[in-house]
Amino acid sequence: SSKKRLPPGSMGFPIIGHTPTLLEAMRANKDEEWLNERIKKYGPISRMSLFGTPTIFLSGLAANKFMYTRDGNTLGSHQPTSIRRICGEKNIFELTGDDHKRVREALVSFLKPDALKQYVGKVDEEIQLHLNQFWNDQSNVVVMPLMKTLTFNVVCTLIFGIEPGVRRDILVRLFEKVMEGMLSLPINLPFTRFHSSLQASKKVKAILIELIKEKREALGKNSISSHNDLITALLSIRDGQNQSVISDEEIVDNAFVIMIGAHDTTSILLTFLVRLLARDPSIYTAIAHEQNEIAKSKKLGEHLTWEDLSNMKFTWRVAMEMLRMHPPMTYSFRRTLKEIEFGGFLIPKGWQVVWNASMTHKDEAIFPDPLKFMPRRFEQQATNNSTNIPPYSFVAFGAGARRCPGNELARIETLAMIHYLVTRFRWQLSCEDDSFYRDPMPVFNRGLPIQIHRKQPL
Ligand code: HEM
Repeated sequence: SSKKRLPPGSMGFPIIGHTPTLLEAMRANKDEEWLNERIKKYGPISRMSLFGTPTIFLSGLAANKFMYTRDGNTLGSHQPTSIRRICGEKNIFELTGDDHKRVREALVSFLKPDALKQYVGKVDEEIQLHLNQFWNDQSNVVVMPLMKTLTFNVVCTLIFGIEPGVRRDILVRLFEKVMEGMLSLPINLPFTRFHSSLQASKKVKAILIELIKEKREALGKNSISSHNDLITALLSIRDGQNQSVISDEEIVDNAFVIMIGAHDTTSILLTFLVRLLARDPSIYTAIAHEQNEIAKSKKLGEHLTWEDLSNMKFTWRVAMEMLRMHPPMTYSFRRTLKEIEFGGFLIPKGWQVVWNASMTHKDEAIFPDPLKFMPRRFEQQATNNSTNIPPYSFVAFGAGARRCPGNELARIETLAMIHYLVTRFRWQLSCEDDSFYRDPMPVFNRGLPIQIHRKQPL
């Protein structure tokens, strides 16, 4: 390895390295510019110091492909310490090798399209409850917090099997506390954000342990089905010797991490879509046309079905293009478990590797006129499942062995919510400031307030 070179770059100031400047750029929504400056100076592979760790930053299609196709023995998963401590050591983002495969297979058995088909009605019901409670009698709403409430409730129903009521209300409040310290300095002293987050996460986990006990008993008495929710599904998976495949600790940590991963991401996509439909009447009209045709084919009170969602092709193309322009998750972190080589440079063992995968979404060579919103880029993919987009370049859901297993659930929630919004309401932005920053996921500065108007029923 003495012949190989470290990538160019600098490690910045001791300990803090490049952390404050990158975080500041994110908060000003200028991190892509900051990274592009770096690429101009050092090329697509450079070294820096982030979150107190020596880091290699990679960029471009070749880097995406390289990172997403490495095996679990070369690259381990790696999250900032605060996230790892709050979510727990057994959450899927922390697992590698066979453990990762086993837990992922269990989650996918519940989240794959064939299994999710039967839950479209449940998601539909949750959306109708939400609209009755928060939208129907209002003339002004703030979109982002409402979308978070909706996606939280959907996940409560599907993942935890917790009906609306006191327990769900307690969980909402606890999760709000958990989120506050997710990306914080991991200093566990009273009055730190990290401390109160950690305390809240302990309370959530105690509720989950109680829930597992109740569900195990109910499964034993056959008073609940193994398909009731993700927890009952995981409890019911057995190996050849009739032993549980997933431990209780793994169920708790993964139910917890899915709750976080699932509700923040989809709520961001929905908020961007509401903003787009307020700004662009032609897209609103085209989506409303597609959704009205589906609404007309339904009987009064009939839920949407999997087939209805498959007919929402234009709406999904718009959502995909939105994910290209504003992916909720852009940064991925891994740690090298061995010394590796990429692009002629050495990446030492134990270093952090970070890449902003979605910078390829703005690469002109892959997506011509990248700053223009053009849903037809995804036309071919939506009609015959093939694509003219090169592999590893559209990575809103990641790629490879860690590709997002929740993408189908995100699709169901997004399409069903947009269906009910455009068939029932028109809306306009009620504040000039519709900007957002990254923390590291997009956060709308004013939460996106809108004025809404009820439409006449079809
Ligand atoms: C629009 C919505 C969503 C987006 C944009 C999104 C994005 C992503 C991305 C980019 C990754 C890969 C991260 C990496 O490689 O470092 C990922 C992983 C993951 N996502 Fe999602 N996600 C969404 C919704 C969901 C939902 C609804 C669920 C659960 C029901 C979910 C559960 C997960 C899990 C468990 C992983 C880890 C997979 C593994 O490590 O094997 N996500 N997601």
